[in-house]
Amino acid sequence: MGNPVVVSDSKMAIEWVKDSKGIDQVVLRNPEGASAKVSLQGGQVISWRSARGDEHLFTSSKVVKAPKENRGGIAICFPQFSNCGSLEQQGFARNKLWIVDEAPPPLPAKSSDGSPFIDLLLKPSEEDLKSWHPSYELRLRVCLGLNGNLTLTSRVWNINGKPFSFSFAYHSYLAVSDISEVRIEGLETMDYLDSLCNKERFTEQGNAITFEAEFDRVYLGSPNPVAVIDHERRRTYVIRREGLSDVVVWNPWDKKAKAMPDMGYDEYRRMVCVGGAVVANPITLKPGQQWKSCLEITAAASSFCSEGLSF
Ligand SMILES: O=P(O)(O)OC[C@H]1O[C@@H](O)[C@H](O)[C@@H](O)[C@@H]1O
Repeated sequence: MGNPVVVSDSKMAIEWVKDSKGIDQVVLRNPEGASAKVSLQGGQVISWRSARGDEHLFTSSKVVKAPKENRGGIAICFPQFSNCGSLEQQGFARNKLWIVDEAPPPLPAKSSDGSPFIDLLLKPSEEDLKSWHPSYELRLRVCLGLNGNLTLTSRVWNINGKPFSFSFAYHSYLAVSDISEVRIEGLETMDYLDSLCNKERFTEQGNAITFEAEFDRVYLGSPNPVAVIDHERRRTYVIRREGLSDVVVWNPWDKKAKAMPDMGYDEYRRMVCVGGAVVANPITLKPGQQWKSCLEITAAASSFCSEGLSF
């Protein structure tokens, strides 16, 4: 790590550090002591800690070569989700070096309450323009709320190009005690596409989701907040979404995890990917148009069920 340059004022704390390859990372700290770390590599949130220092995001212990390095955090999947298209798996945004957005177009006042935040920007390189021609700008604001909540706001612009379509997903690796102890509420009765059955469409039956095998689904058009309840750790993550109609849920389970070069032994047990997405109905932007989405994750200290949530 390089010597951090600390930029702060009375309300905001932002610290710049470098990873082992010299890539910039920014650490956001709120006055309570919660923190979030964001890398310019992939625009990826790589850590989110409570004021007590509990890490909410899973990161694998196995390091592989760049650009992805460790599996985990919150990866931005754009302009493609998974293998649903001709581009590289999950799109190229997570493999690119983003830049700091010095002068982003303003966002509504919600994120101007003194909470620390960082604005990042991804624009097409010459290479991108050859393989995926639209002229786009993808902006990401990562904000650590005064209450410790993590909010990611993404905006995509079509800047003077032809119309283009894209999918989008936040691949959020939530840290859990043991996947077998986890249940997800808020997706009951929703339709989903099951990637383990050729993306066939099914309807979730009445119960909360639990895990006992590989799981790879996109829940469609869910209007609800989603709660990821970890009984053993007595923690509940509540995920709220705007502009993200779908919810991706993934755990590779043992066999697939063993085949992944960037997943340590049994580490699949300590993670579940749950994130807002737009997959079933990709977004189309005409020249000059903009799309915006927002994902907010709250980590509550005790386990509770859907009666405690305003669904
Ligand atoms: O290994 P990756 O590219 O990060 O993707 C992991 C998984 O992510 C899930 O969201 C996809 O539905 C899976 O198909 C994919 O295997």
